[in-house]
Amino acid sequence: MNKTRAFALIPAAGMGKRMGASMNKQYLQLGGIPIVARTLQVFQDSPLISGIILVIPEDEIPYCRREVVEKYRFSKVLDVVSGGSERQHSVLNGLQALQDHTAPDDIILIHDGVRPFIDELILQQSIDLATTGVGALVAVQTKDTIKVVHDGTVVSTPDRSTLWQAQTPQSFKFGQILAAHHQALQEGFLGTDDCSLLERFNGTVRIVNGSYRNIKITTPEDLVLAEAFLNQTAGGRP
Ligand SMILES: Nc1ccn([C@@H]2O[C@H](COP(=O)(O)OP(=O)(O)OP(=O)(O)O)[C@@H](O)[C@H]2O)c(=O)n1
Ligand SMILES: C[C@](O)(CO)[C@H](O)COP(=O)(O)O
Repeated sequence: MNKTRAFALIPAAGMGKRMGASMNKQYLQLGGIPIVARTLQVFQDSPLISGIILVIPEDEIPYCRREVVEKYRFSKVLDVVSGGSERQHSVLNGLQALQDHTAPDDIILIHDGVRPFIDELILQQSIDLATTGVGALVAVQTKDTIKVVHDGTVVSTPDRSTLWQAQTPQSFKFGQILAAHHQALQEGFLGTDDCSLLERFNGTVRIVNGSYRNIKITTPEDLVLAEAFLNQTAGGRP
């Protein structure tokens, strides 16, 4: 019997503008190791993952191959492909690169290159849920009260118990998420995450409980937090 395989698609083709660093944020060192290398290490080490596609800005591909993929011996990286102007375009490029390696029922975990604190249990739960044919969204319940604001004036306060913060990985059957991306492209729809594409086209998305440690390193204070998380774990290896 054919066993369903799982692949990781890592979008890391952003500009890191909100970090304001002199180099793209994914190469900033976290405990002496580039952030994106820490993220990749989790998927490289996971027995659940058969292969990885990494998406990088076109002009960074040679640097990334040398300083990340080869230096840290990420043997599961099947290809490093160029990204697009928006995250969604980068993910679609990655999905197209995966077409040569996957079958429609294989599971694809789409995970931000700058979320290095993902763990094996969440990968396992995401794969298990996505295997049932729904989109699997890793998310945490919002801790703060959220306000809807128009032009500086609060218009409403949604019931917090219904609000969740979307994280990654977001996992799907390959055929399902590729079709949603194609349809979004056709309709000119741009979402800030992958599940929103499936939701828009009437697919079911269910929650995998995430972790408040699974932060997206976006602004300088996230780096301070990330170093603190790292110091809690023995050894400091990714
Ligand atoms: N065109 C883009 C934009 C983002 N990403 C990736 O999507 C993930 C989440 O994006 P975010 O943290 O917002 O990164 P940036 O877009 O780089 O940040 P900024 O908006 O500050 O420039 C990151 O791993 C980023 O590299 C991508 O692959 N392609
Ligand atoms: C996919 C994501 O990380 C879920 O929180 C997020 O939506 C990415 O958004 P950004 O605009 O690239 O920060």
